[in-house]
Amino acid sequence: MNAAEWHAACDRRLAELGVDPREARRLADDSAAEALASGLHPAELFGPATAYATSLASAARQPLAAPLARARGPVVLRLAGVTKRYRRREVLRGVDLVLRGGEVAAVVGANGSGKSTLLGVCAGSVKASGGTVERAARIGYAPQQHGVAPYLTPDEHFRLFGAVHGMGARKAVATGTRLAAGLGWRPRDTVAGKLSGGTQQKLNVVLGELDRPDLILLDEPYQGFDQDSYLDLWAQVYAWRDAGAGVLVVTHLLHDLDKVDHVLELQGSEDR
Ligand SMILES: Nc1ncnc2c1ncn2[C@@H]1O[C@H](COP(=O)(O)OP(=O)(O)OP(=O)(O)O)[C@@H](O)[C@H]1O
Repeated sequence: MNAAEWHAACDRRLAELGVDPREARRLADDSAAEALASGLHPAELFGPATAYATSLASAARQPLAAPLARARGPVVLRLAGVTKRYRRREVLRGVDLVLRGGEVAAVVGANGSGKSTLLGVCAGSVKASGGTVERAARIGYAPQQHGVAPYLTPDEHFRLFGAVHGMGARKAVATGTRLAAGLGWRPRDTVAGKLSGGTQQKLNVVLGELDRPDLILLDEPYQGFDQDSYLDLWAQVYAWRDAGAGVLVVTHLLHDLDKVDHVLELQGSEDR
């Protein structure tokens, strides 16, 4: 399939999925411009045309209503009786969760209740004191802090994180740029330390999703986001979910909770 045929297949699929023709035109034009700018064949950049059109359509719909009945995939995260102690201080006690591909779970709790600790345990960067953690092999993690290197530009981040996943430099930059566009951000040649807090957080999220993970862990991903960026992020979360990933997201925003499949509320030892 040459590039023109790929774009035609993408257009056909967007029309089949009932995307508004003007919105479909805009999405198709954006995709064509990105592919041209990257110098890559669109299939190399975006994957199969029909799958890409399906994820575009899903993001375009921005389904902020309660989740509909959907097919669930295999378990991507299983926590059983997870505990965490820092010295004698118990932060997590007996946390259980089963998250499947195609599901979104929210982690909520007061400041200090252990949300970031739990995400670290899920990601494998924090060792649990007890219980078991099973996770998918391909995970993406956007931590609350230290997710980006202040002296590197966004493209340097994409190349570095891409290399970790065995991705070539050009593909990593093109993929990072495309994912950033989904969050309404066009990366420029500025070191991360000079970006606004919200834009640094977008970089953090993009790095977490660079390698199409099966499990995506987001620790308060929209600190500093404006309203549009917030909606873009939820559209992305739904697109990952619809593509079969499981998403675990820490949030303080109660109105997020009607959009998810599971809510895990942590009590924190200060409250007990
Ligand atoms: N490395 C560490 N060593 C000792 N105590 C720690 C460590 N990391 C976190 N803690 C403590 O564990 C508790 C839970 O911290 P954590 O950051 O997981 O909470 P949180 O729910 O994410 O908080 P917030 O809502 O403020 O982000 C806090 O009391 C914190 O001080």
